Amino acid sequence: MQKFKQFLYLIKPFWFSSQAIIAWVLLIATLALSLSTTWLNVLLADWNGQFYNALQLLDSKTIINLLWQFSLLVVALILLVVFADFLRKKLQIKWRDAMTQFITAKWLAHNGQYYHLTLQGKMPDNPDQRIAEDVNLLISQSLELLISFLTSTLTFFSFATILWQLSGALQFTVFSSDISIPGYMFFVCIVYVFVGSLCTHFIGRKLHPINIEQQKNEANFRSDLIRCRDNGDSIAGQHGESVEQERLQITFSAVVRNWHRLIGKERNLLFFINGFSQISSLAPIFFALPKFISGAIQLGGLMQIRIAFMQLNSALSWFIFSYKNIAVWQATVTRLYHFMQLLEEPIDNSINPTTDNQPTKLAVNHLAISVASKEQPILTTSFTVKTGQIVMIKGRSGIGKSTLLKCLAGFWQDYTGEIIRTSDFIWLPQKVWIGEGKLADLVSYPQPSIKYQQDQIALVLDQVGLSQLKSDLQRTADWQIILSGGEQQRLLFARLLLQRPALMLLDETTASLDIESAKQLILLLKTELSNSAMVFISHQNELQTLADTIIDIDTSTGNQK
Ligand SMILES: Nc1ncnc2c1ncn2[C@@H]1O[C@H](COP(=O)(O)OP(=O)(O)OP(=O)(O)O)[C@@H](O)[C@H]1O
Repeated sequence: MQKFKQFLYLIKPFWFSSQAIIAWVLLIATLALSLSTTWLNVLLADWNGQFYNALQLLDSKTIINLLWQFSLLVVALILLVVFADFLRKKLQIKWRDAMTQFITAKWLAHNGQYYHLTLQGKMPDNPDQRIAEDVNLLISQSLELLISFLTSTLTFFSFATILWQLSGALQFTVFSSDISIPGYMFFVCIVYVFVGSLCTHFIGRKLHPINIEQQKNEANFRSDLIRCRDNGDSIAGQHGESVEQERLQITFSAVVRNWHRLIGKERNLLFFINGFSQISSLAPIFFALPKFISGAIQLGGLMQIRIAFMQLNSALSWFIFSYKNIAVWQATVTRLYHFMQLLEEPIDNSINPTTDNQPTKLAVNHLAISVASKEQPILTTSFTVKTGQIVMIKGRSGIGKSTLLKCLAGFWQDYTGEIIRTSDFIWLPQKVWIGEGKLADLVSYPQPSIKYQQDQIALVLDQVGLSQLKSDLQRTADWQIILSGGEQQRLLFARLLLQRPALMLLDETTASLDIESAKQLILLLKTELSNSAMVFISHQNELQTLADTIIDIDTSTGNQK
């Protein structure tokens, strides 16, 4: 029941939205076509009865008539099956498209929830897998299970009546009293399947947790491969291939270990399921044989009973044959539900916004920042940054400069004191990432380049010393690899000139540049963005002359000029 609640929570945003009208139509059409096959199966069962009876009587005219009927029934059945499958797949991609968009939007929401969760160590493993694979799996399994469940239910009601009527009453005597069980084959079938379901559950009950583990291990392996691909330069440069191979082997051995557990359980289940389905094809003949031998039913009747029993058996065995799929479905619902819950958790952002156009862009009062690994706060400080001002933060490596900037950007929650900050700010972290795509779009990121005049983009490239790239603006390439470290940092400065944020928080954004270029770029921002303010971290002492305030974290004192 809890799984259904979680499932409803996941599917509600799509199925109860206005864009779901076509999906509802597709769902109803798919169900109608799938359920119609049950009706054709009823006709086929009746056809079987007539055919075998005609065969027993050697009635050639009826046999030829029935063969014509058979061709029509088969053509209709093929059409229904093919179109039901086609419409189901159309629905599948429509639903997946909407759900993927919904989850991606939640994951990459503007409040930076994904990064908050990462920093707090709460981000669940492999969000990429949850979005790419789990969504697909959830949708395909849900449709598969829904359609097979409804078809089975309809088959049950259709063939239960037929089997009841065909099998007649079973009469026997116990302690000299006559007992008659009407529709006894129906009850035989129910007991038969009930015992089968109990055995299936007993054999396969461990599959659910093992499936969850398998999905997690596969995703871990894939993300380790991606990490290797993305950091190829560092690995090759330091000859770390064998370490990485070993790491990959360790991750993959978890996949293999769990796979062995999975196939062991699946083998046991398959033994039972296969045995059960083989026996099921003969069981009805065995149970109905006494009636046939006594002459109460003809060969056609026996065949009809066999078909009705098998259809009823397959309808009632839905649980047995869907057991593995249900286990995968449950694992997927659990993974996606917990992912979505985390994405919807409220963010505790205690930074107070300044009102628009105030001269103070940032005020930090009695700030004390802590990290989990250290008992005492790693730094304490107070300072103010007004329009046009530049604050430089310096201090020895590992003292907490980057954490301070992360805190000012609103992503580090473990602090006391007060931060008042404009909401119009850009934080450039220490690790440079310029993105992927057309160069013009990388300069204007996160806005599309068409939002700006081409001249504007060319001008900022000139200003930051990247004039040689102007002819490449429309070129898509792996710019993160092509551009040098310094060129990438120049590109970040070009972005700031286009974006014109009220406050810039820059973490070693000039570290790859020579001192003269670094000075020029900081001065460029100061003159071009005179209505903005800047806080920058640097180990380059020569930049001190450009700052209005220097915060030396070693002593935690602001050195206002
Ligand atoms: N997510 C985290 N969990 C635990 N400790 C952290 C975390 N982030 C940073 N720290 C610790 O906080 C301290 C300050 O780190 P930070 O990156 O702010 O230093 P820094 O002054 O910017 O260093 P550098 O000049 O080398 O870039 C370090 O000891 C670091 O290990």
